[in-house]
Amino acid sequence: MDTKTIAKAAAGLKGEVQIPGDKSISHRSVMFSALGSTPVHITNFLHAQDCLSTAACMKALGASVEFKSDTELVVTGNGLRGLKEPQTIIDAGNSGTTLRLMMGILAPQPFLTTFTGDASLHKRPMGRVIAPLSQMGAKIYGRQDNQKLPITIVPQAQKLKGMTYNSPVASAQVKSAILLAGMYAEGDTTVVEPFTSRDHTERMLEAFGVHTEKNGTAVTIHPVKEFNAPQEIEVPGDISSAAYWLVAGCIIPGSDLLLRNVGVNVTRTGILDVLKDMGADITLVNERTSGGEAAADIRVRYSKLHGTKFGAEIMPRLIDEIPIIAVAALFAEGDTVITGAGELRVKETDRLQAITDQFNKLAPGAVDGTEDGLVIHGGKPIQHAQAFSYDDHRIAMSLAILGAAGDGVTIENPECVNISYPAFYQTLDSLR
Ligand SMILES: O=C(O)C1=C[C@@H](OP(=O)(O)O)[C@@H](O)[C@H](O)C1
Ligand SMILES: C=C(OP(=O)(O)O)C(=O)O
Repeated sequence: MDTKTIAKAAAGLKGEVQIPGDKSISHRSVMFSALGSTPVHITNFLHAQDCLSTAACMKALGASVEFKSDTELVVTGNGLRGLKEPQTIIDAGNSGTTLRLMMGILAPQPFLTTFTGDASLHKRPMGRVIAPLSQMGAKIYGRQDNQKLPITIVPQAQKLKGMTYNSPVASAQVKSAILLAGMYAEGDTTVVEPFTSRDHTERMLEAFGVHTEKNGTAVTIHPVKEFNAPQEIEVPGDISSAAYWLVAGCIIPGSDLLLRNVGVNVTRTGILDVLKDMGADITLVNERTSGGEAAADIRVRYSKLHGTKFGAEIMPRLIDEIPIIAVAALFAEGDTVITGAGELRVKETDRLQAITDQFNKLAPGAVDGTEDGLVIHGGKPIQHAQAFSYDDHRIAMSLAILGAAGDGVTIENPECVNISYPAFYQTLDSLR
């Protein structure tokens, strides 16, 4: 088995980190540009496996995707109705975002598409997108009673019909899939969520001349005739990647980090609210907007944290950050109680189970798993241990920071960081 050992960062982490491009925005930049008819120059694109899966899918559907460097590319589509039937099965790899958003784009198309993905994606629930798209008139078939990969989308005789959908989950992937299908439907399409999820789709659609209307947690889209692609899209840095340094900076004594170019869209900044609530020394500087998205540099310094409590309402604003917030909680004084996090059970792996089983190897008795969350007892002794990533990038990176802050860690299957942050381990080394 492949392993990687991370040593304790005894002297703290110091320096600057250029945060890599946002994964959610990188996916959307390529998908939407492929539906335009003029070239779009995309910069600070996240060159990581998930976003490369999206680029390969759009290429297979007839768009021109030309990389100028790892993080810079030009995408040219053939218009909103110009996608072509792919010659073979499309592979979404490990990426739920790729698969779910693509289903929304492809459900209305007059050709057949079949999707596959890796072992993890085969286990994830796709009925949450297939069911509403089917209600609109799409013909989508999948394994296990239309729930799982492989999935085939068959052309339907009639146009999709717009609808109002009350989503049982706050999920940007579900919301986006329905809104994207809604562009091609007859009549308006509205998605109502229990809590507002990330709004990158709505913001980027605006840059393509497509207006959506927001009313509380409801978003409405009207049928769209054409896409007016912008010439440039600059992707801000990913707060979900910055999260590892935010927490490392807070919990490793002597740390002082400046995180450059972090996307701070309010639908994503739940981690800043939670860490500040725990007593973190975090300051935003150089606040600006870039391509319709808020961005800033963030300074973080070592601080004494205390436990906190949060639940369902804030969950969509920090959903991918729970594993690293759990690491922060291990170093805080007192208990941290997390509820309303059941969605973590259907990510790349069951992240609640992964956190409970693996973190307890380094901090025995510190984590109690509950059905929809975690209770973390801060301040327990931390020891060196070998722990498993479950091939989940966010678990591997969280273990690495836990080891750097504690007494080192040996990570089994460490390479999965390539899904969202290929330079993660090098960056960690450079800050010692
Ligand atoms: O829309 C997106 O880009 C994403 C939405 C979230 O998933 P859900 O929509 O399933 O909550 C998040 O976990 C994922 O990493 C990216
Ligand atoms: C859940 C994630 O991504 P996706 O759903 O796109 O696989 C993630 O990056 O943590």
